[in-house]
Amino acid sequence: MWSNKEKIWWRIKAMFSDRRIMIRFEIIDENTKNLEEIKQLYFDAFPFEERIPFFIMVLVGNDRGVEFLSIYDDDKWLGFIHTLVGDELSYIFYFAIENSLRQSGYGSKILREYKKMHPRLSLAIEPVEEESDNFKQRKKRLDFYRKNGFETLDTRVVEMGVEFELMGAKGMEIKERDYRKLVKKFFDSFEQKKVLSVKEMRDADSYTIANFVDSKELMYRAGEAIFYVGDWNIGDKVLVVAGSGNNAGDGYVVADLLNTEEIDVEILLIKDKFSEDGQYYFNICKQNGIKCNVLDESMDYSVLLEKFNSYDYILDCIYGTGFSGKVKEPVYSLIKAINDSNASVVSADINSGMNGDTGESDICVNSDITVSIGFLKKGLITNEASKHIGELINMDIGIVIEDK
Ligand SMILES: NC(=O)C1=CN([C@@H]2O[C@H](COP(=O)(O)OP(=O)(O)OC[C@H]3O[C@@H](n4cnc5c(N)ncnc54)[C@H](O)[C@@H]3O)[C@@H](O)[C@H]2O)[C@@H](O)CC1
Ligand SMILES: [K+]
Repeated sequence: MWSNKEKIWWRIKAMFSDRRIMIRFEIIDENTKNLEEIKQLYFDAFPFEERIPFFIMVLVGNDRGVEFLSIYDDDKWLGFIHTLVGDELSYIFYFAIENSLRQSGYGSKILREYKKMHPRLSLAIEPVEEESDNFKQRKKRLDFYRKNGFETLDTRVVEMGVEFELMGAKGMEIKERDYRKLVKKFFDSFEQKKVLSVKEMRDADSYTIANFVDSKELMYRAGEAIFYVGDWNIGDKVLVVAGSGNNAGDGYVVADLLNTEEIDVEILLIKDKFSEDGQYYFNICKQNGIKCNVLDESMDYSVLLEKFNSYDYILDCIYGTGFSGKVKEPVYSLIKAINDSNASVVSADINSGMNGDTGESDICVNSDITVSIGFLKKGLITNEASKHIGELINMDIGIVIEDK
């Protein structure tokens, strides 16, 4: 005989299993109410080396062949899916289910519904290799997708330096070329090929801040973009060398992101002076315990060189587009020491000391990578500039040029 308590329990269970699950998808954009929750899940579900900046997910979302959707069961939020949609195939880039709902059977139900919208659906998993640290997790994922009608295609691909194995809906043939085309189109869409003068860039920044994006959010995006492009990893030591303008502000955002991912980071301030937004992010770095020193002006070139040699990466945030005129001491010796050091150098927006319109300089930081923010600056693409830049990457952060 069932006890009363058990009877009630069975009735509740029956009610739930009877209830039809109504999976629905909603477009994610900057007005989505629980954007912060979605971002948090994205950060929890994917390690930093597999993530693209979140603002790009939102910015490119549902445009340029991308679908970025929030998933609901009726009104209950379940997670999100981010897919590159092409003619030959659709490719799930990110798929995450809210932490408390994992193992609840929702994953299979969502995929079933989603496949109705995209029959030629593909995805990638970490290859199941016994020697990997997360072997069990990899195997579980493979089993999950197999159970849901996907099969492995014996094709290994590398995304952001991480190796994956492609899977496709059963019976579907995927040409590696189609996959590559789709992914390339997506990554190319972050880049802006337009070239602006420093004044045009500043005008576009001001127009964007006045009409579309708060200045602190824009600075955060710049930092996230630089953090994403740099190939630092856990175990590396990074020094952020900061001036006193907004270029330094971008650097404090990077410092905080590095610190969050447990990458060893310190800040060297040229002066204890900040722009308003720079101060905001500097305070966050301080609150989070990031080590910070102000340049001791008695340190000469050789002391600085020895110091810089003890870092794997230097993030150059001394001057950005606000620089004009000539580099004076003590920054002159400091830049010389950066250039002579063994550290890899990432320049934020533009190599410090370089004229943004002409690419000319008396002295400027020589970078391994320069991450130009928003649009390329005229000076960056000159022959003169190319002598000082290893690789030049421009990142779209949603800056809008005013139509005149
Ligand atoms: N709100 C914005 O406009 C955004 C700006 N961003 C970043 O901000 C940078 C521009 O920032 P700012 O305009 O604040 O300027 P910078 O950060 O480029 O720095 C200029 C600072 O250096 C000083 N300076 C200029 N020439 C000098 C010289 N010859 N010797 C010594 N000091 C000199 C200036 O007085 C100023 O304090 C961009 O390159 C970009 O990295 C990004 O955060 C995106 C948004
Ligand atoms: K810089």
